[in-house]
Amino acid sequence: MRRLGTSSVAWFPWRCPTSTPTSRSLCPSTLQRNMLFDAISAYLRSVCLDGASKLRAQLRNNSNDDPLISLEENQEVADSFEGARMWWRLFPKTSKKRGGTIISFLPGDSDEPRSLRLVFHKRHRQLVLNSYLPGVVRQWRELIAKNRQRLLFTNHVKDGKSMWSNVPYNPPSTFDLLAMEPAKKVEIMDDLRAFQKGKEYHSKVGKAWKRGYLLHGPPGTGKTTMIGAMANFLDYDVYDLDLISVLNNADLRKLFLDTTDKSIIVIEDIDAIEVELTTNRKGKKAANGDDKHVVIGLSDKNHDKSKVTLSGLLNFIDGLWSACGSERIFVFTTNHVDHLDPALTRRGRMDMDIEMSYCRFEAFKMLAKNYLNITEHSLFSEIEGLLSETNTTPADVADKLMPRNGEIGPLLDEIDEEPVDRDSIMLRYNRKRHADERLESLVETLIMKRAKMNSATSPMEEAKEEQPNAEES
Ligand SMILES: Nc1ncnc2c1ncn2[C@@H]1O[C@H](COP(=O)(O)OP(=O)(O)OP(=O)(O)O)[C@@H](O)[C@H]1O
Repeated sequence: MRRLGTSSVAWFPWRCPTSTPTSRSLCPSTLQRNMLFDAISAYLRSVCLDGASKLRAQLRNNSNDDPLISLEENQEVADSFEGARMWWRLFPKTSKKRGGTIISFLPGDSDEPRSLRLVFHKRHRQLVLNSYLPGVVRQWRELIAKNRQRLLFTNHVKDGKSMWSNVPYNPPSTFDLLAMEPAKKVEIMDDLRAFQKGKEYHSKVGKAWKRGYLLHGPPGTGKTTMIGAMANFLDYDVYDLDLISVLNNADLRKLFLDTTDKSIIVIEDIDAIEVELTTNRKGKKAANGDDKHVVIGLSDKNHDKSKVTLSGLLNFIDGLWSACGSERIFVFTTNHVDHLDPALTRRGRMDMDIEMSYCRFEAFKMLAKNYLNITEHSLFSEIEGLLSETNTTPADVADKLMPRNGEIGPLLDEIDEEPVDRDSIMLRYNRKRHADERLESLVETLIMKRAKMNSATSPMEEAKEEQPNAEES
């Protein structure tokens, strides 16, 4: 990477004639985080170490021991670019309440955000604006691509404002490990691939570059696992949106604008929220006949003031504001697809409907390969029959295949096709014994499950039992 210039701390008594563009961490006119602030901060981080007299250090996350070094507030560093000299200074957050009228675009915001100020001779204005700053941004993008750490964001309310916080996100799930019908899996992967390469296509047809997936199926069929696999496949961040913590539609919009491109925005268990949406919507519709802009209260009793409307949610997905970002994927998950309002799931909002189903034989074979490292076994055909007769989730099957007593050793080591030495023979024996045990236990569970299903009284029979015999009475 080409470095833009050298740096040193410098306090210069003369400053005139100078130009002083300022970059704030928040952009009041757009409500969005000012990316230039982030870009410059990262750039200064890479050049300020040599010269600044005061630095700030913090740990990025638990898995990285290298502290993140940045410029301390009120510190200044000098930089040079193509013969021009310039000085950066980081100004702290300041209160606007020191006098005068406060006009803020951010509700409840009384502070001026942190800002970076650049000072340079005015003859360098074109050089700075046309070459230096674009170069800083370019370096920042390269740096991000190189050191990228995938993040999982979640929203919360702080000081009356909704915001995202994040943690590093390295989900263990991949499409290889996901147990589902192979053809369906390939279809989803192809769809994601096409979406990722679809920039030109979307602009050609005049469509926002986004895609909606509805994941539905019973608990334990892999909906959350699928989201992790998608994030790994695309290398996108994930925003896990908790609608209960969203204060109102404006808040929802602000949260949306704060998401970055190349991200997956997830709303889990949308049916739980949707029940409330639908109930309240119908209730009010009778009164005012307007079912699109009705304020609804979400179910959480602690958040009675939550006011997100169905139209707010729909706007979030495909309204005017949704076009403000690009390369975003929306994922809704539900255990009860039939409970959903058709407005939420109509074509264009949800582009792909993915049913995560009970574990059948194809999915089981993948689990057996992943958990037991086997591709065949004498019990496979019995298991195939039992899985087709019982509705067993992949989570339940996976649980049965998990090693008990921490016996993972035999599963991890590679074994030769034709074991020759004593160790590899023992390893093969242990692995076989472990697989036998786990599969026998699975068969036992499935047989019990089938027996339970067969012995369960059908509703018709139950009704008959409850009805007193007409002749007797
Ligand atoms: N299709 C699958 N492939 C591989 N593993 C699976 C699959 N489904 C479930 N599992 C296993 O079961 C665990 C629970 O699955 P997961 O949380 O993804 O299910 P879910 O459908 O999201 O459930 P819920 O509706 O309760 O949130 C996972 O950690 C994973 O180990």
